[in-house]
Amino acid sequence: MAGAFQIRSVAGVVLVVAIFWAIATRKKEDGILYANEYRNKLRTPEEAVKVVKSGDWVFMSHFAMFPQALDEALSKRVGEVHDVMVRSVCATVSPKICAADPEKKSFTYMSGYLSGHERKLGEKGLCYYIPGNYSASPTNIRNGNMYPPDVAMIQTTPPDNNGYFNFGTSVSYARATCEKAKTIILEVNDQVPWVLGGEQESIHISEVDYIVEKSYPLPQLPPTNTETEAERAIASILIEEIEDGSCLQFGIGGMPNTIAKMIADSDLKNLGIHSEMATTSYIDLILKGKVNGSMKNIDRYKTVFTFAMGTQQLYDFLDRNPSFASYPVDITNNPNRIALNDKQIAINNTVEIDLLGQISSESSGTRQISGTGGQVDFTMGASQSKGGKPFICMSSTTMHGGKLTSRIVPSIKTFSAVTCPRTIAPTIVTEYGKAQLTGKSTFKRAEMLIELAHPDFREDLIKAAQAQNIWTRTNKIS
Ligand SMILES: CC(=O)SCCNC(=O)CCNC(=O)[C@H](O)C(C)(C)COP(=O)(O)OP(=O)(O)OC[C@H]1O[C@@H](n2cnc3c(N)ncnc32)[C@H](O)[C@@H]1OP(=O)(O)O
Ligand SMILES: CCCC(=O)O
Repeated sequence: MAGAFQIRSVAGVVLVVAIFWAIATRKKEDGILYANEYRNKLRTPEEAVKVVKSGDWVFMSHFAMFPQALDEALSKRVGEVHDVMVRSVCATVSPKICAADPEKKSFTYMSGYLSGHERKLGEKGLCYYIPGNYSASPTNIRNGNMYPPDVAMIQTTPPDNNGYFNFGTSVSYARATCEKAKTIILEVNDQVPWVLGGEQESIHISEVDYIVEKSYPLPQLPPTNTETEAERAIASILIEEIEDGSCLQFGIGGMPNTIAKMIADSDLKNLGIHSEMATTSYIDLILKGKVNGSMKNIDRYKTVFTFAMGTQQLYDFLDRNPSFASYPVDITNNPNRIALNDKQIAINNTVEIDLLGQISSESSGTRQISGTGGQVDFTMGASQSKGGKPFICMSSTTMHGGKLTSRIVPSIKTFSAVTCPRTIAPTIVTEYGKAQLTGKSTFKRAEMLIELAHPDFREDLIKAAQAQNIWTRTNKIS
């Protein structure tokens, strides 16, 4: 009996060792396999961009992940190719293809959301805007409603042992783009953080055609230090609207940093984040224990986002940090999904609003400033969340051409885009207060908005509202 037991034990041990050995050798062989595949696909940037032909559509990855080496290599092909359409999103460096080709003989450049660099190029006719709601972009690509790229140029981390490259700080619609691209070139940068994802945050080496390597720090977007009185007043109004357990989204611009700082110093607790953008201001909120995601209905304990832009501190903080989950933008920005978290707060900025509640957040006349991005997505999503509150914020005035100008206007400028139509206008906040426009008549909207305007402009706005037939004798201005 004892002998049989011993034989069975030895057999068991041998089996366990054999299984471990098989797994270990398979991993080692996979490693070698991927190393060979990596070497076979490795090119210089100049070699890789030779795949671009006249008439091609090229996609360059989003935000801080703009592929700088491939852009530089492609810019050297000016004159060699013609009618190449290059598309990116909010490039955090000025694309070299534009500087190299001011007459657009070879390249026409366009962006889904203009960065400061792209805004300047736009003024010179060297960058065009592609209108759209951010949430729709992956579906538009997959359905063929956006030009499928002939060549996708995507910056990533180096691969892991399983042969996966991570999309780093811009998951966005990198995966949808790669699915449709005829050729995929990865620009591998060992300074890109590995960002843990809910899904579609990585790509396998077997799906990739060429790899180029370049090491450089990601461009940084430091928080603005020019906090204004108006921003502080608006943040004080907003913080009263946030409760323990609220789920936050902050948009882009100066305002969100001010409110984030105020939350970090408040007594609020058990907050969550479900946002489009991750910024440096999240670090404090998480480290100070304000944000833990414990009250979220989906992605509990995770800070959810689709792209990150901030300081090096943010990029280091994101690296393999399990409290974050990046998702493609059709998931983060899907209004129905945003609404699944209760008490979703959406805080976004605007440029101008008219007396009907039409919100113009991305352009001024013919000047494209930025883009629609996720403003409509989050305004709608938060409005559908149980206890949710969407806000659109702005200082009541701005200096324009050396002159104090009201942001609350009788009608938005000719050619300015309406980002949020009046049908979804939510609560508007200026330093003079807040106005919940949902469900209000035209005359009530006009009254409420005029109360948020700078006092110097109120009389003229009332006259304009009368001329526009959106004023009644019952209207009052305190
Ligand atoms: C990527 C994303 O989608 S994030 C999610 C939310 N998305 C959005 O809300 C998209 C729309 N919103 C935005 O683009 C931004 O929040 C903005 C433009 C409204 C505000 O952003 P900020 O960075 O705070 O704007 P800022 O005050 O620096 O102005 C940016 C430019 O717009 C110009 N501008 C701002 N207001 C006006 C105005 N009333 N008239 C004319 N120009 C104006 C400024 O002059 C500046 O131009 P410059 O580059 O020549 O200096
Ligand atoms: C913010 C990006 C918008 C787009 O390209 O869809």
